[in-house]
Amino acid sequence: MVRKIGILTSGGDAPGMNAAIRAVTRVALSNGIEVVGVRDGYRGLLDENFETMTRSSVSDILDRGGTKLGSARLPEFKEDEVQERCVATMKKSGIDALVVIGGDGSYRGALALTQRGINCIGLPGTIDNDIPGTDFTIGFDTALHTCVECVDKLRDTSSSHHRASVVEVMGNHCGDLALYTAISCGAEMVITPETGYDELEVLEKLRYLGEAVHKNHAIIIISEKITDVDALAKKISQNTGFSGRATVLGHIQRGGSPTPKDRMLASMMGEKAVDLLMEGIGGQCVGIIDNCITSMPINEALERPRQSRKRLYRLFDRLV
Ligand SMILES: Nc1ncnc2c1ncn2[C@@H]1O[C@H](COP(=O)(O)OP(=O)(O)OP(=O)(O)O)[C@@H](O)[C@H]1O
Ligand SMILES: O=P(O)(O)OC[C@H]1O[C@](O)(CO)[C@@H](O)[C@@H]1O
Ligand SMILES: [Mg+2]
Repeated sequence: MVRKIGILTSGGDAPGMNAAIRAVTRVALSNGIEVVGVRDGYRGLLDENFETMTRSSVSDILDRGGTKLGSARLPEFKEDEVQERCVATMKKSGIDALVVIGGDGSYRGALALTQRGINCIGLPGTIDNDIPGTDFTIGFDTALHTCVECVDKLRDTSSSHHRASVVEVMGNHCGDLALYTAISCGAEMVITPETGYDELEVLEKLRYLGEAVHKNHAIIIISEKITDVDALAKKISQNTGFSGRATVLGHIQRGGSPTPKDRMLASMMGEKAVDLLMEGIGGQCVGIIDNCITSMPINEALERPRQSRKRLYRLFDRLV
């Protein structure tokens, strides 16, 4: 029987992590289970940086971005010896199960701890939407809203100045944030790891848009880690009729009050995590698939191919 649950947030923060912390805490407490907040991801396990969570310690955080518990990356957590030390600190404090809110890397850590005898449940917290085993991650919807708001503003000024705006969005190696932003904002081009990138093709398309379609401006949404967007903007100015400007949205995408959709998702997933631990289940991750809250083994989720976005790319092409 689970008596004390630890909870931590790990990897890049995401809006809605606080809502998940609140849900796990309150659902567990209402079932007579103690909750311990672990500060700064796996580092807090190593340093025994724990705080007892009460109902009031999660008051007033539902609408806050970031994570109350702090997040970190701890590369040495991959080492056996470090994991063993973490298990020891948890045992010493009576923590017999753990909820890990984070991305795929954090999931691997949760799986490793489960294999060492501490039941862990992973919740998908990242703006990247790059975690298999769920249609949507906590934070993606809020980041999308931020991107859309920014690109709508860029369109105003781009159209006044006959400019082509190259907008770099996050996503790690996943194109979802770029694709959803591009469709939502009516962008002229989208470049992601899935579409591939050919600079000459981009310049050619812009010349066509300017000369044949008589477009006054163009918005190009591009995923991070594909090319130097400042250099691309310069090439656009030199080789097309548009003046190119680059905007990197950067970490602004990770902040802000979570949307109601993310708050709901986080609350439902937090509840599911506690339910699973109460059933004595560990090594699983929670997801939302076809609008239902589900769970599956972490190793199965990590091996699953990501859902194809072919239909959405086709939609984008049809809408341009
Ligand atoms: N293979 C692994 N085994 C054990 N722990 C891991 C492993 N990979 C990552 N971790 C732990 O999880 C932490 C977070 O991983 P990572 O930096 O990949 O972010 P993430 O959880 O994928 O989130 P995001 O990509 O959204 O920022 C790492 O710093 C490390 O402590
Ligand atoms: O906060 P950092 O370490 O700069 O990490 C940035 C990365 O984290 C994410 O925001 C979330 O995984 C990615 O989109 C981005 O590549
Ligand atoms: Mg990751």
